[in-house]
Amino acid sequence: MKIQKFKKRIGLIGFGCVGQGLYDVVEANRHLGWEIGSICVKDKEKPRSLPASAFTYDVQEVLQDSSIDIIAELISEPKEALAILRQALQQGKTVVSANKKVIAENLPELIQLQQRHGGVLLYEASVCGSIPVLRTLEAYYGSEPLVEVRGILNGSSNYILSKLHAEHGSFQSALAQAQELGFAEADPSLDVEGTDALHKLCILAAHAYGLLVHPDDVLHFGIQHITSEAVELADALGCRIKLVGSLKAARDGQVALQVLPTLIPETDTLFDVEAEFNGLEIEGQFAGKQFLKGRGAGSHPTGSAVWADISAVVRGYRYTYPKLCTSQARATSGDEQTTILLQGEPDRIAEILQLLQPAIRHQASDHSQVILSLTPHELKVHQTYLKKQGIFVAAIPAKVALDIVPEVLNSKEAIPVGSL
Ligand SMILES: NC(=O)C1=CN([C@@H]2O[C@H](COP(=O)(O)OP(=O)(O)OC[C@H]3O[C@@H](n4cnc5c(N)ncnc54)[C@H](OP(=O)(O)O)[C@@H]3O)[C@@H](O)[C@H]2O)C=CC1
Ligand SMILES: N[C@@H](CC=O)C(=O)O
Repeated sequence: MKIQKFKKRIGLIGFGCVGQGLYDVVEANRHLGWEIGSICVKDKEKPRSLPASAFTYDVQEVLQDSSIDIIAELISEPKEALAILRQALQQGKTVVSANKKVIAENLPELIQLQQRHGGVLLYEASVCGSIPVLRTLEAYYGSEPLVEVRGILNGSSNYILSKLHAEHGSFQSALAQAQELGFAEADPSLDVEGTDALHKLCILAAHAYGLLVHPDDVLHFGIQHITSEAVELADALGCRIKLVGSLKAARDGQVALQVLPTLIPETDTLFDVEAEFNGLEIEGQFAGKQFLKGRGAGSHPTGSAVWADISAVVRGYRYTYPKLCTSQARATSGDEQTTILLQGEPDRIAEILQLLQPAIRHQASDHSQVILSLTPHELKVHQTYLKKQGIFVAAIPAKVALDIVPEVLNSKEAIPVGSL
């Protein structure tokens, strides 16, 4: 077969962790014909790994340069990122992006702009870093109904949780390390409050189920209020706490979505997904379960995913959103009774129990932890209040033997309040 030679130019907007990662990958593959045409950044004073002449500070110099074939939008500021994507797509250009917040919050508009003006937007790097999940869902599962898609979608929070379980150190120092290593968002509250995982879940929902859902409408809790007692309880149960995002087919074409810290037992495939790695289990109605695992954050792994999009789009690849065209999926929080751990200041817990009036399974003697039964819908109704009160919320899956829970809590002088 004859090797096709071409020369193509990338306009790079953003030269931070991911932008530098993409630059390195492109440089390592120069023989394939790609080059970085221009690079736009914001801060004129920042020390750079390239000479000052390589940079522009005016985004229009990239957006309006007709010699640029593909724009890579890799900036940290959502408002500016959305303006870049809008302008590029309105001009019918080809853009790749890693910006999950912007994509999750604006997907219907971004799809419409592609349809109207003929441009293309790919964003594999926005979900699970280096794991090729969106193309897998589109190309392999485009016509198969999915039972469930669940996984660890945020590298920083997984890094922090891994550290807390392994070293029992401080939350803040684990977060500082995740920031140092380039895993965390410019605003790390997106990582620890579960919002980044939520954005990725909403993008997955479009590709896995044909469901367009706004992140504001989805149940989600993060790990910002985790305590050493919660980590110890999970350890005692032979579990690790993981931040799990899940999409599950429910009745009448509904899809249940949630992001919740969850006690994961050793038998679960997610148990061994550690540090900045992400893991995703996809269960097809006919294919059964598949498991994908890889680096979910970091400069080169994410740069490599952006590079994969660039290489694909030049060969004519674009998302076809097969399930958006064929499904009428609707979002729900879910109404299955779920065992939930709540942990926080005893006074706050007492107030919450009065408000929720749940069926309580067990309560620790110091009243700081309680295990109860709630539906995800009930949790969603009270999520703003629970977060405000500084409560750590975690799901305890049915798989975790419920008879172990009282044993462990009893060894801490728990009061079994009632049983269901
Ligand atoms: N870090 C990771 O592992 C991953 C990140 N992502 C996503 O990739 C994107 C980039 O993240 P990351 O590289 O970590 O972020 P960084 O904070 O490391 O870098 C952001 C870059 O954007 C530039 N920038 C910000 N605002 C503007 C603007 N208005 N005009 C031009 N340039 C601007 C910054 O310029 P300057 O250098 O002058 O400050 C910087 O170069 C984000 O959307 C993030 O969510 C996705 C997957 C993984
Ligand atoms: N901050 C994100 C980066 C990748 O998406 C994460 O930690 O997963």
